[in-house]
Amino acid sequence: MTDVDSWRLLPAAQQPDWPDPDALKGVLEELASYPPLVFAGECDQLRERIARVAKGEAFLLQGGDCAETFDAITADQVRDKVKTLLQMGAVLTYATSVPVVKIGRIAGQYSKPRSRPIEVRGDLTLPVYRGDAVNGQEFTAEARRPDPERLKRMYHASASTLNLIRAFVTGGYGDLRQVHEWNRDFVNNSPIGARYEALARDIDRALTFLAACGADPGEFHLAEFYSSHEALLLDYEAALTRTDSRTGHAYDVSGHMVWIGERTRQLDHAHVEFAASVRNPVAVKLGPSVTRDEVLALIDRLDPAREAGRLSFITRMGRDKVRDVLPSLIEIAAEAEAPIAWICDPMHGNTFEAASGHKTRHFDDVLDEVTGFFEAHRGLGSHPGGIHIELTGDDVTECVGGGHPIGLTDLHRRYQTACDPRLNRYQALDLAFQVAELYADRAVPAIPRPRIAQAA
Ligand SMILES: O=C[C@H](O)[C@H](O)COP(=O)(O)O
Ligand SMILES: C=C(OP(=O)(O)O)C(=O)O
Ligand SMILES: [Mn+2]
Repeated sequence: MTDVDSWRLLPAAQQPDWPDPDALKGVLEELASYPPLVFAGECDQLRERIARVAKGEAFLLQGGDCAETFDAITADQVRDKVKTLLQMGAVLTYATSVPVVKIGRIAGQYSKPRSRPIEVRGDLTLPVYRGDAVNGQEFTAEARRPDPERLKRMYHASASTLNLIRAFVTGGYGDLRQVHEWNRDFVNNSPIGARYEALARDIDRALTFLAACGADPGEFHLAEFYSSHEALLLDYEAALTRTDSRTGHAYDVSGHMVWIGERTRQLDHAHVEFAASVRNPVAVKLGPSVTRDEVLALIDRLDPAREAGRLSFITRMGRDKVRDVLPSLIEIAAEAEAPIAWICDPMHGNTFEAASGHKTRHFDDVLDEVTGFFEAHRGLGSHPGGIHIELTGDDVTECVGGGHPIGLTDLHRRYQTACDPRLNRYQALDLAFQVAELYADRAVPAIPRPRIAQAA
C-alpha cells in the first residue's frame, strides 16, 4: 500500500475545474471532520464475500443508476431500486445455486467522467454536466458552474440513502418469501411471463420444501446489501478516507466498494494510486482497448498480495468484442496467479444514439454481452463472477427491447436519466430471468457448490 496522500503528486483525469480553490479547501476540511458513511469492518466483510466470488463460490450482482441525483432521494425511489436488486438477486440465487452478493451503484454515485469537457447548444458553450456532486444539469452558466458545496450535499445524500437502505433490509424488506411474491407478480403481469413460469414454479417448490424442513427463508442472508460508486472525485474520496483504529489501514469510508472507471485507470495517474492506498475491495473497469501490460500492472499495483476479494475487473467490451477480447484477459490474470472476481458490465460497450438523439441501449445487446461473457469463461473453465447493470426501479423508457417492449420511438416518453440509459424495472427482471435461463440451458458452467465450512 502507498501513502494515502501520494496520489496528490500525480495527474488526475476528469476532475472538475473548481472556480474557487479556497471554497473547495473549506468544504474538504469540513468533510474530513464528518463521521464515516460505512465502517471498515463492513468493507472487510464485503471483501470476504467477493473472495468467494473470485473462488467460484458466489455470484455478484451490482446495479443502480448511471448517475444518482439529489432530487431522486425519495423513500419510494430508493425502495424500488433496492427492491429490483433484491428480486434479481433471488432469481440469480436460485439459478446459480450459490449466494448472490448484492451491491448497489448507490449512496455515492454522484459524479461522472465525460467524453467531452464542454457541451454546445446553438451559440452557447458551457461546461458539461459532471454529476450532481459537481454541477447542475440545467443548461445555464449558473447551473453548470462547479460548486464545491455540492460535495457536502453528496455526503448528506449518501447518508440518507444508506440510512433508508439499512432500514429496508434490516426491517424485513429483504425477506425471501416477500421477494419471491414480487417476482410472482412480475411473471403474472409480464407479456412474456409464460416463458418464466416454470422457473418461478421451481422457486415456489424450493421455498415450500425449505419451509417444510423447518428452515426460515428470511434468514438466508438475502438482506445483506452493500454500497459502491466510482471513485472519481479524488478530493472527496480522500476527505472521506480514515485510518481504521483496529488495523491502522486506510479505508475510503464513502462506500463499501469503489471502482476506477475506464477513463481514469491510467497506471501513472492519481486514481490507481489512490485505490492502491486504501484497503476497501476495489474494481477497475476494462474496455476492449486494454493491453496485456496494463492488466498485469493493475494487478501488481492493486493486488500485490494476490488476496481474493481485493480486486475485481468489471469488463465492458461490447457485444461484438467480448468473445474475442475477454478470453485473453482471463488468461493473463491466470498467468499472474491473480484471484480476480470477473464482473460483466454489458451496458457501457453497447450504447448508441437513436435518430431522436437519445443515448440508448438495446436489451438484446445487453443480454448478448452477458452470454458472451459466460461463453468466454466456460471456454476457459473460469468463473463468470457477476454482472454490473445500470438500472432503476422506475418505469422509465431509456433502453429499448425487453418483455414489455420499448421501441426507438418510445424513448421520449419517460427518458429521465441524468447520464446513461438504464434498464427499467421490467427490463432488469427480464435480464435476471433470462440469465437464469442460460444456467438452466447449461449454456454456462455449473458453479462448484460452496463448501459447508465456508458457508456465510
Ligand atoms: O457512464 C457514463 C458515460 O458513459 C460517460 O460519462 C460518458 O458519457 P458521455 O459520452 O455522454 O460524456
Ligand atoms: C462511466 C461509466 O463506465 P465506464 O468507466 O466503464 O465508461 C459508468 O459506469 O457509468
Ligand atoms: Mn454510465
